[in-house]
Amino acid sequence: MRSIIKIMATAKQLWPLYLGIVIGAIAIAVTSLMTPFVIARATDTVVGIVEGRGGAVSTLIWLAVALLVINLANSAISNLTGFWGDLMATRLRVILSQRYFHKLLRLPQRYYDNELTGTLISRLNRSITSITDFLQMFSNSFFPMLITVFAVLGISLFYSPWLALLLILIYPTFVWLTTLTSKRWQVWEHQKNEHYDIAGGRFAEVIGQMRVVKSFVTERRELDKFSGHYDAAVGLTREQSAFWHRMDLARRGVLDVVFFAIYAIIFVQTAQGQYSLGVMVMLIQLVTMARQPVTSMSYLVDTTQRAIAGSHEYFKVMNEIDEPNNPLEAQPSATVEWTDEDPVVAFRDVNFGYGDDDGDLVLKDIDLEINRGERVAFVGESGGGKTTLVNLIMKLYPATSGEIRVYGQSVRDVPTEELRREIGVVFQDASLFSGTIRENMAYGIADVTDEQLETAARRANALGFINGLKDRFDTEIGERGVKLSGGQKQRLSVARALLKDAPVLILDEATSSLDTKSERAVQAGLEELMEGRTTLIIAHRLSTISTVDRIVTLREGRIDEIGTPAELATTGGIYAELLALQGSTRKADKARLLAYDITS
Ligand SMILES: Nc1ncnc2c1ncn2[C@@H]1O[C@H](COP(=O)(O)OP(=O)(O)OP(=O)(O)O)[C@@H](O)[C@H]1O
Repeated sequence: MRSIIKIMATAKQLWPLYLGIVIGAIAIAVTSLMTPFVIARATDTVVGIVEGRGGAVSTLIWLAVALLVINLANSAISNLTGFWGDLMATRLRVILSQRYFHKLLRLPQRYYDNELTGTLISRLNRSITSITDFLQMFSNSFFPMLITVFAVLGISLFYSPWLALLLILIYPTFVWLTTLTSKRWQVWEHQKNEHYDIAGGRFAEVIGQMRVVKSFVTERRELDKFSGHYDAAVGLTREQSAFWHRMDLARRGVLDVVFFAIYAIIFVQTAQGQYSLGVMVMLIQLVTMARQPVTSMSYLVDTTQRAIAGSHEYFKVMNEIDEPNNPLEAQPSATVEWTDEDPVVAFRDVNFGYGDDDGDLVLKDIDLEINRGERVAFVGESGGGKTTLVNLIMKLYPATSGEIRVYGQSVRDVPTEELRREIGVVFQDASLFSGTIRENMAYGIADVTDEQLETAARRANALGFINGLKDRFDTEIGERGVKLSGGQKQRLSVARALLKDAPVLILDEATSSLDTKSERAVQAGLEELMEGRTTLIIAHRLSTISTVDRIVTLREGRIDEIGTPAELATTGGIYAELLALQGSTRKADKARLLAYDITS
């Protein structure tokens, strides 16, 4: 419950709505409670007239008018409160979703290594829906319920202490029984949510990689797996719901017995002349009103438990530790004085592992300096740590030990935003977003002119194909750029890096997918991009490696050799081996090249 209060407190700008809803709910309860009194008066008046004991028909008309006014007021307030409730729920959803997204954007890369996109989305939806549902239900039902219960208790105490005693006993007993049931119910709910999360995670992955699914013809298998989780959830619901309803039947049975006693008391005491017929009608109406909160208790407890679980899930994400000085948190004043000194990038005794165990180090004792304007290629077996090495420069992960410096500044101390502004990246898979070519090229850059766009596109060798498109720079490229060819996507991503114009460039070469012509077109763009920049290349082509200033070879996470292509061609190391394998048609040689992710 504390977590729900915490959520309300974090959205305290909504207090006028909270207050309005509570006042509205009270007014609804009061107007509802007035009806039985008016009906009691009307009943007694009717009985008086029928039995010839006096009373005027005009009084009855006025009482009917009073009922009309009360009902109209009740309807008006209900609708107004309902409107406020909708507004509150929507605004709360917006606030919570924005905070969730804000939080996700601040989390370190490591967090995403362990989570599926679809799971994150499904959790967000579930937790926020359960919280807003609860608050809406709570504000609309809880206060009227509380007022009704107290009013009914007070009135029945006035007329009959036995009646009041029975009613007083019912409420705590019912809440206690419902809470007991709810504990077991929660365990099932948790298991169901796990199935939904796994299914949701897979769903998003499958939709995102539909081409793979189609090419491997795994539609049936994916559907079966997905359905399996939902079937499991149905199985769990069967147990959960059967248990809940069995218990509810028992609870209501007890309730029916108690209400049998209450009605019997009212009937007998009226027959004994303790109340007038009007009072009897009023008591029956009030008792019926008192019964309703008890029966809706199941729903109340159920919604509350869901909201508690949802708010725990929400806070679990919100309490994750942020990436150190993430751009969304960094203070704008923290600007860095970049020096002109060499080396531009330096690794000093760097060790790194993705896990907590020292035995799982991916990079070991890395000592390396890269100077201004240098082109350095990283070569090593697939999984040898090349990508990891550049990830550390971008501070996507912190080094386990040792130090990485960029322009003489330790990346640990430099604000992440400042650091990442200095580094341009061209990813192996182009990594575009849905939207237009213009939006993709100008991603992360404010105020790009058409001229700048054209220049970047021309230099990246992309202007030709862009001009051939009907809407040119305003062409929609589809999710992750599916409407473009591999080479076109690569050239766009080169153009994007050109516009970013960062002095340090990380280039993860696209491995295959491109035919010779496209590859040449992309290569020409890359040459333009590398001009005058310090470039670190995760190399996948011998032709690229042979033209760099220095090659760094990695073997089992350690630097094996560093030297110019000419030097390393004769040392008998990895590069020399690759050169020897070049052009060979032997199966074993081809496999060896493949192990290095190298194409000639
Ligand atoms: N996010 C991660 N979490 C845990 N382990 C990882 C993660 N990313 C990579 N690894 C592991 O770290 C090792 C190095 O991976 P890395 O991606 O750096 O290799 P690479 O040399 O770039 O390989 P490739 O040329 O195939 O892309 C691999 O054994 C890999 O399994």
